[in-house]
Amino acid sequence: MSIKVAALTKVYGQQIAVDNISFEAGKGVLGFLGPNGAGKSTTMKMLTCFIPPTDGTATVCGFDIGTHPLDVKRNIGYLPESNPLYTDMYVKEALAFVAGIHGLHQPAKRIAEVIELTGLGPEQHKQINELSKGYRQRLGLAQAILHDPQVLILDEPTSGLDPNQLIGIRQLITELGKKKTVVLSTHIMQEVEAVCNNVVIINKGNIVANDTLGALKQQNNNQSLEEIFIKLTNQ
Ligand SMILES: Nc1ncnc2c1ncn2[C@@H]1O[C@H](COP(=O)(O)OP(=O)(O)OP(=O)(O)O)[C@@H](O)[C@H]1O
Repeated sequence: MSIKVAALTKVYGQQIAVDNISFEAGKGVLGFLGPNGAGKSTTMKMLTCFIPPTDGTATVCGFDIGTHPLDVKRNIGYLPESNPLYTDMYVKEALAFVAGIHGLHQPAKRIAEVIELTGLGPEQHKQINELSKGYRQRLGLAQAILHDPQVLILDEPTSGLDPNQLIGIRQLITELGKKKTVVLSTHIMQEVEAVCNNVVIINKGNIVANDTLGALKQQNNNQSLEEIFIKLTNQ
């Protein structure tokens, strides 16, 4: 398993954002679901070493987030919810900058590959502030996969995209999941049904479901994922 989470906890002041959660993820796309404020982004920030846990631990590709953060970051690609980009940069310039951070040996070749993979071709000569939201998301994804990490953490990568853009990004995530471990946070249940093999549902910092999509439906009288989500997050 590329990701092993063990009793991970995050407390902000009085707020228990993530409460002693454990789960594992291997190759494929894991849907990481939960209502607003459930603790999804907080978990993702701990897994990517952006914030330290209050308690518990996790390993990514065998590296502990507490003791080996650089190794964790080398093996992880992260698209944060807000997708922060340097909007004054041009697309290729931003990718070259990230390639430099990772010390890639043949950056131009890899940048061209990633532009092709993410469908950024038609927009590759633009400045980031000229890009539509969908293409900004594509650039965020391109930056996340540039160093070819084994694990991808994608926090709501398709929020605000039009249906055409949605299909393109979902196809890309499905493709990535064939070779990599992808943790995908989304509020779109249709998307989970389209791309995820496994599902973890978190509610108020606690895991309330952790199974394959098929098994989860079977245990719930073949209800839709939306119905299951509503049931499990309102008890
Ligand atoms: N920096 C912070 N300081 C204090 N509380 C925080 C901080 N970040 C998050 N929280 C709280 O932790 C809880 C979990 O937040 P988190 O952002 O992880 O939820 P989420 O599941 O990603 O929600 P959403 O679907 O709305 O993005 C919330 O109650 C939130 O208010």
